[in-house]
Amino acid sequence: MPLKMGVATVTMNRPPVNSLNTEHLETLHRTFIRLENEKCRGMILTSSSPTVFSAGLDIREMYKPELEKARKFWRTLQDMWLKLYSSPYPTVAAINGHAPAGGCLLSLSCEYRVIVPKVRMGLNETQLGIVAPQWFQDCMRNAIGEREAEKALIAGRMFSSEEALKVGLVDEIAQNKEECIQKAEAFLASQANLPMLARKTVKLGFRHQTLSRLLTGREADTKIFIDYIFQPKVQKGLEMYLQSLSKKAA
Ligand SMILES: CC/C=C\CC/C=C/CC(=O)SCCNC(=O)CCNC(=O)[C@H](O)C(C)(C)COP(=O)(O)OP(=O)(O)OC[C@H]1O[C@@H](n2cnc3c(N)ncnc32)[C@H](O)[C@@H]1OP(=O)(O)O
Repeated sequence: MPLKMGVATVTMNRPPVNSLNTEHLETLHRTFIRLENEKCRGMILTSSSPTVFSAGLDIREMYKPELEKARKFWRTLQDMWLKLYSSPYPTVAAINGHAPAGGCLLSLSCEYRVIVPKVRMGLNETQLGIVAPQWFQDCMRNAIGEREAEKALIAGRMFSSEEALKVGLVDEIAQNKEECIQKAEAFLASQANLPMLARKTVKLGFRHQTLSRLLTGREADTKIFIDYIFQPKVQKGLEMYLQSLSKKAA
């Protein structure tokens, strides 16, 4: 995590696809706490993979899990998201590869999104037979508005880079990762002279309702997750999905 002029680039590096398991989520959470403590002036979130930003939640954490491990996994996800979504410093996602589901959530939690061409992003949970939690849905709604979010979430739609730009899911398209980072830096530079306290207060004002909804309902949200994934038909669906992913690799 190099800090250049107070700006940090956080590069996710969990091969092959930056899927989010408990350990990776803890690392991200600790990183966001550290950036806040160090009075970071801005953060770019990106990935070391040439093709994937993040494949979202690690499905193996949800497939035949132990109850306590599944609870811990979900609480860690909540902790990480609460820190990122409420960060006092400006945040940009440099989406240099595919960003399904939890990968899309990470980018939606930043303030500004730049994407490379020919990748896909979206909250595709419905297609997997799972449900994007309310706070995932809120993030999508906050980015693209009620109507488009409802359509996208019901269908579990994955957007191409061009479609994402058209609907407002991302702010810019860059030709490659290098340009993606340049555009992310340009956004952060455009924020640098704004008074930090005023900027942060307005940001949190806009995000307050979405944050409160989870903060006041964390236990209920965890219960919904646990009750849902422990259903035999959901487990069967996850098993089939995992098989289809590894068949593809074979
Ligand atoms: C009520 C609430 C209840 C539940 C809420 C739960 C919320 C969940 C949100 C989520 O984030 S669910 C995760 C959704 N993610 C996906 O659907 C993405 C699946 N992956 C892909 O589409 C592709 O892997 C990719 C486009 C990201 C990359 O494609 P490619 O570069 O061709 O890689 P491979 O598909 O060959 O995958 C390589 C390797 O990685 C494994 N893998 C991929 N994604 C995941 C994942 N999300 N979790 C765990 N493992 C994953 C894949 O199986 C391959 O493994 P091998 O061992 O076969 O090499």
